[in-house]
Amino acid sequence: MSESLNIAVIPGDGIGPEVIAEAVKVLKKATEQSDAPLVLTDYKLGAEHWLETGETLPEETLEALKTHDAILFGAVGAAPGDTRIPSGLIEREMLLKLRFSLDHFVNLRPAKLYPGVPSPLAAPGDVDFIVVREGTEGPYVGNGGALRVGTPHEIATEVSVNTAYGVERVVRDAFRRANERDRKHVTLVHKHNVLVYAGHLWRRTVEAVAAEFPNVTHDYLHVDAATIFMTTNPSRFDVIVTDNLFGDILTDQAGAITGGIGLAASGNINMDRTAPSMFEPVHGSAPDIAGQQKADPTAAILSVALLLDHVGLPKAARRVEEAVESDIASRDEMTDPRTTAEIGDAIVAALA
Ligand SMILES: NC(=O)C1=CN([C@@H]2O[C@H](COP(=O)(O)OP(=O)(O)OC[C@H]3O[C@@H](n4cnc5c(N)ncnc54)[C@H](O)[C@@H]3O)[C@@H](O)[C@H]2O)C=CC1
Ligand SMILES: CC(C)CC(=O)C(=O)O
Ligand SMILES: [Mg+2]
Repeated sequence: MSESLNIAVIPGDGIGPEVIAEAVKVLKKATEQSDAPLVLTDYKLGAEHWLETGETLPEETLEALKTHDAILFGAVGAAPGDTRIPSGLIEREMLLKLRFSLDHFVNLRPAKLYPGVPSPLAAPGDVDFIVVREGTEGPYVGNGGALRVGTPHEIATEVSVNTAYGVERVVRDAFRRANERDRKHVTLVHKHNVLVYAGHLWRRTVEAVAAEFPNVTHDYLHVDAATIFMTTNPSRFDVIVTDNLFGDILTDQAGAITGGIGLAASGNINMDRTAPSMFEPVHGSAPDIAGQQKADPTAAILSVALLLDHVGLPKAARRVEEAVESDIASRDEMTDPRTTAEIGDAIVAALA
């Protein structure tokens, strides 16, 4: 870490700026006592920025982002029906470009049922697992195309790319994390009964890496079955490792069973530290509630805890997590009646 803690802040679109305002309050409070002064730099990116400027992620912005210790990100993207913005443009040319360029190969998404959180599960049990989602490959790389567009004979492809290098490094990360946890168990989630080329690569890689970790057990689930167990018996999971697409979908489900997407945090991590990692809530820009102070900022605030851990401030990270935990325990309604800012202020107060 440099002498100061230099954090880039990308609030983005929709509820992004609302939840990031609260996350920033918490970040400031949590680092108040730190030796390294906090320096925040705002970057305007996203769908609204594209409408204003025609820019997605200019090279100079990308280069500037690389100079920071970490990035705090809100969410980007327009409402699905917004015809002013080509669908996928911002997600691919801005968000995924950032994750790929900064080599965020570990997309870490913890799922924890905090005490007091109402859950749709029949028997909630001890839900505390992490999803290690591959972040730079899979079907999200833009390897596809379309022929005879708009005709009855249109053919569209979106080819998933899985490299031995990419799969191995994320699988090894999952085993390392499992090795540090109590239950020491990795579940590979894929669909190797159908997606045989990619699936077999993932399976062989897990077997090979598992041999290096004799204390870690592992099993396998097809992704469709994994969604059942995530609902009926999530306590069976400790560390899930999976590809970019399956991980995206499963972590929305993981959010839903642990109190809602408004609580689900994530880190896009460059484990080699060759570029800054980026921390963001799992959710998107939620156009349906944007601008109404209805969004729960907790996911963004828990993402701050992940950021603090990453930049070498684990004590500050634990304090943020504890403040969130105590705030959550005090909630007695399924839908929190407080505004976004009121929740942020309460968590800052709990930190103090
Ligand atoms: N990392 C990112 O920037 C992501 C961006 N997106 C983009 O966001 C836009 C909306 O996508 P959706 O599929 O609707 O997913 P979404 O996650 O934005 O919203 C899904 C549902 O969850 C609710 N929700 C989300 N965050 C919440 C919060 N903090 N508190 C309370 N409720 C919350 C929303 O109101 C909505 O009903 C799209 O443009 C999409 O591409 C989607 C996912 C991730
Ligand atoms: C919008 C996608 C690129 C990202 C997403 O849904 C996610 O990372 O959860
Ligand atoms: Mg998603």
